[in-house]
Amino acid sequence: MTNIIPLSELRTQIDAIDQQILQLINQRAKCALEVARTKQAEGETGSFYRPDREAQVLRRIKELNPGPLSDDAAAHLFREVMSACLALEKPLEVAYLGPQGTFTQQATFKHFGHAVKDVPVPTIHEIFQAVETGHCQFGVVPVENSTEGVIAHTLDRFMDSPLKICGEVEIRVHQNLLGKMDGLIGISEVFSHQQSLAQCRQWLNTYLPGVTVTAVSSNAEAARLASLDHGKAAIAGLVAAELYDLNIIEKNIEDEANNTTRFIIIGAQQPASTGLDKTSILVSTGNQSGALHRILGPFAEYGISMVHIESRPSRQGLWDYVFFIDIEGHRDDDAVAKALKVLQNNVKMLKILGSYPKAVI
Ligand SMILES: O=C(O)C(=O)C[C@]1(C(=O)O)C=C[C@@H](O)C=C1
Repeated sequence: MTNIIPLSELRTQIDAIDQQILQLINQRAKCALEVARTKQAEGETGSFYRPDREAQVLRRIKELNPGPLSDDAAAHLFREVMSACLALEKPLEVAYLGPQGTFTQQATFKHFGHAVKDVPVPTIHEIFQAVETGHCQFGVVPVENSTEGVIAHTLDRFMDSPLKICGEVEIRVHQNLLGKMDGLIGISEVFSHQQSLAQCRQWLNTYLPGVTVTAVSSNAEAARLASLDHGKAAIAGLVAAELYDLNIIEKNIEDEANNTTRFIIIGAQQPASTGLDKTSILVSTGNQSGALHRILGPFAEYGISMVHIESRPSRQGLWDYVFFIDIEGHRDDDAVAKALKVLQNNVKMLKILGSYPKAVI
């Protein structure tokens, strides 16, 4: 039989290790404070947040991780350590699509860690505004969902905003039916954000046929409304259930098993190249033939992978479209810089929305 170590002995070991970890984390925090002093001495006045450096730190942790902790678990721990260190340097205010309990709040914490000051804002337009006016340094907005496609509001807002994309984060979205009731019987109305309703369309048709479905401004708002009326339910995340003290009537009711939403971080900053980046651009060709060929040609020529392309009406003329494109690489990388230069000459308008590190966690 293997030697079983007494619980008390193991706990003594854990206490000693915790003490060492605590000392090391504080040593790291002191270092971060020195970083802040250096940044100040160098005349840095804006945000001390460095998305490129954070991505490098987290990637390195994943590479170094000897286990048995998973690479993701290790990265999440360091995500929080860095978040606390940055809060010591200079607290960060981040606007997100509120109220509390939305998936955008979850995305904010996943990307920035929990030491950030999260500021709930009611609409995507106002998130852009909060960052444009300097009320918050960064904003988090949804940009596309694997089931429902792009969030048009977000893309359209980039047409006239000076803000840049400085990061991305993905959330695996589970939808749940929440309410004060105990089961499906007697539900008279279901509230949710229109995106979430669309993600659960088949489930609603199958299990709640004929029940009134009402779109509201956010899932958290839906949960709040459901908490006021025992006959009404909400579709939202589990955080909202906890926040509004609702029963979980049915879990994971999304129609697609891999329902994922991608969020982007908007701000004035332009992260440096990390070697694993994406660049988002906005292109207008005017209403000309061969437009798509003129756009895609330079990327093919320089061997650059296109990750996503989306067209939207330009709002400047009938059948005039703009293209939102995500490519692999950073605008300062040689091949990307050359391709963008050629593209610039091929099109009516090219706006680089940002180069940023690919999501690490
Ligand atoms: O390296 C920096 O510039 C730091 O401010 C330190 C640090 C860290 O804790 O590692 C903290 C915040 C930044 O966003 C990036 C990294």
